[in-house]
Amino acid sequence: MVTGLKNPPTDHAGLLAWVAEVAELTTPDQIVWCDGSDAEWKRLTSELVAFGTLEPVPAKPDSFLARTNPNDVARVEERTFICSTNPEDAGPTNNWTSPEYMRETMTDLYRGSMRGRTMYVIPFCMGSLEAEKPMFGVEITDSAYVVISMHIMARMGTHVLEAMGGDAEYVPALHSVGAPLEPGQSDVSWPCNDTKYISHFPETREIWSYGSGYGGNSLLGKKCYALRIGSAMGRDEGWLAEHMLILRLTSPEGKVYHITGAFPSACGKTNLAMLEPTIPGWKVETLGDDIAWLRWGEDGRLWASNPEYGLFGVAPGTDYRTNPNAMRTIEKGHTLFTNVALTEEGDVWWEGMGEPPANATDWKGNEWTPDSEGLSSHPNSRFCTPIKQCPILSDAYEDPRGVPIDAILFGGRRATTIPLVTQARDWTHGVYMGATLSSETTAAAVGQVGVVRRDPMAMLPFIGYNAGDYFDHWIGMGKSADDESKLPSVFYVNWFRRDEDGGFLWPGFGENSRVLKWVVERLEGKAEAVETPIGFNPRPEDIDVEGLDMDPNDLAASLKVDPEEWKAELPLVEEWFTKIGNRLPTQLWAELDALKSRLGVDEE
Ligand SMILES: Nc1nc2c(ncn2[C@@H]2O[C@H](COP(=O)(O)OP(=O)(O)OP(=O)(O)O)[C@@H](O)[C@H]2O)c(=O)[nH]1
Ligand SMILES: O=C([O-])CC(=O)C(=O)O
Ligand SMILES: [Mn+2]
Repeated sequence: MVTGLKNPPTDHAGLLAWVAEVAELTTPDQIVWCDGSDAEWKRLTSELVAFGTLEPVPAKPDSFLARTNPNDVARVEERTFICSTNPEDAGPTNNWTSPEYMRETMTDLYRGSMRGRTMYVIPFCMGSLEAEKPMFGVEITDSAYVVISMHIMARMGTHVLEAMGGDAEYVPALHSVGAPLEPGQSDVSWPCNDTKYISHFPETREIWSYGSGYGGNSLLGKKCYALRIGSAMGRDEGWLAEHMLILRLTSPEGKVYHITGAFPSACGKTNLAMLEPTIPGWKVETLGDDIAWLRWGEDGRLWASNPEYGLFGVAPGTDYRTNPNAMRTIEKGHTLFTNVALTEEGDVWWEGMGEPPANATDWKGNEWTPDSEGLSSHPNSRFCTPIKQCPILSDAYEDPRGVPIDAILFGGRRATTIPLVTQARDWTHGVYMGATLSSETTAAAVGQVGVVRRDPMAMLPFIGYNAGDYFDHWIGMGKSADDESKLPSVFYVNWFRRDEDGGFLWPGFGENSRVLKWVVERLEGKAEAVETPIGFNPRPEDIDVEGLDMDPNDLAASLKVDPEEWKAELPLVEEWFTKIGNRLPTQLWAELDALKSRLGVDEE
């Protein structure tokens, strides 16, 4: 028997049986039950430094840099599967295989896949341990990098295992980098496999991941549990698992609002969540930057909580001018950087962080100077840092109930068509906005960058079931509200509209507070808007631009509702709805028809 099976730190029979079963299949050298302690962090980071997987970042306390295999740098959507019994239940937006086929295929891959390695067992909890029903998970992994990342990203360790007791339900999440070692074989600094599978079994609430050590592919509490499995749980139990930031906004009069925002990967969630307002008297506090669970509160309102414990933020573009609070968060240390550059002074650097260093080591480990041809950092390079270090973290962060939501923002990265901000007419229209959300692809997933695709509710890669059913669940959430006036108001934003020269029309970042101001003043009935074919839109004079040095033509262009551009969008929406097929709620076709008639497009 491998060490670690004897005298385990739990008497949870189901968990013990699963751990034994996985050990027998994957044949690791030893099993380590992760306790989440500082000593464990020190031991594993030291081992990884000695081994060459991590390099210390001396300029920041207790911080490290990892360089991945250049073929393992982002989520692999093509290799992500939803394995429901009926393919219809995975729907047209997911890759599908039958659960039997996937279990057989992956069992073959897992056989002996941890040979020569340590198998870590990570008990974790997404969201508060004080929740009515704590959302437990256990990740088994053969990657120590995953263990230390989970130290940051989730509540994990002995206290979670104790809270699970002998019989708590949990989501089993199995991960192997797929790189077994033969006796005497030397290891590489970033083991992974060309064959990759990120598989989900929504019916049995299981996750099986193989071949990648990166981000959302391997930190299985995040996208796999909190979004894909979570969304299927939410459908069954009457809540929503969403790809959303959560922030608290306080007006100069001291009124408090909570806003969530769903923007696709690398489209500004972390930045908006940590925003430093440029307008006087307004204050933003952070609650979450990537994932929100939305549940009904006792008051009949929708409440949002952040199930994560850390931030896994896009590094490029982050600096003191764009996101000072992210910089202050990582300055405190205890941060893992992946695929960024290391300067001669022993600090991290990436594109967009002020002046480039004269000399650095790039993300591939090569010498780099500002004259070098390639980028110093991978476009999807990341910082992984404890959310508790965020200087503007809201004191409601630990509250298991979360916060009541006043407004939901949907947003994408669109060079044309989509105005800076639009308010939906009502909940169903808001669901239509979310369901037809579109965005240019980014480096957060493997594949071509800059291609416009539909990304409904910013959840295209994360809906764990049929997208038509998911839209229906959203509409149903509105119907189940005891009073429509208690529902959040929905807005559609676009920070990324461009002028003819390709420059952004809107300055973005801290200036987005001006848009948030209009949003809450709409809720208060104070701000003006005009009704347009696409919803309620501000005129230039409705946006507070005091102190903003901006060409009025650019402001007008960023807000413009151009009927011709919107008419060009209609066939794309029709194609999208047709792709979703017969499970698309009829209300959304009706919304499209209503939009057509408001645009003066004749029905044939
Ligand atoms: N022009 C412009 N760029 C922005 C704005 N907000 C964020 N960005 C840039 O967009 C990129 C992604 O921003 P993030 O805030 O990390 O995006 P995210 O949605 O949290 O991304 P994920 O972590 O992948 O889900 C970064 O390079 C930012 O600098 C904005 O308001 N305007
Ligand atoms: O999951 C990841 O690897 C990174 C992330 O937050 C996203 O892509 O939205
Ligand atoms: Mn983010």
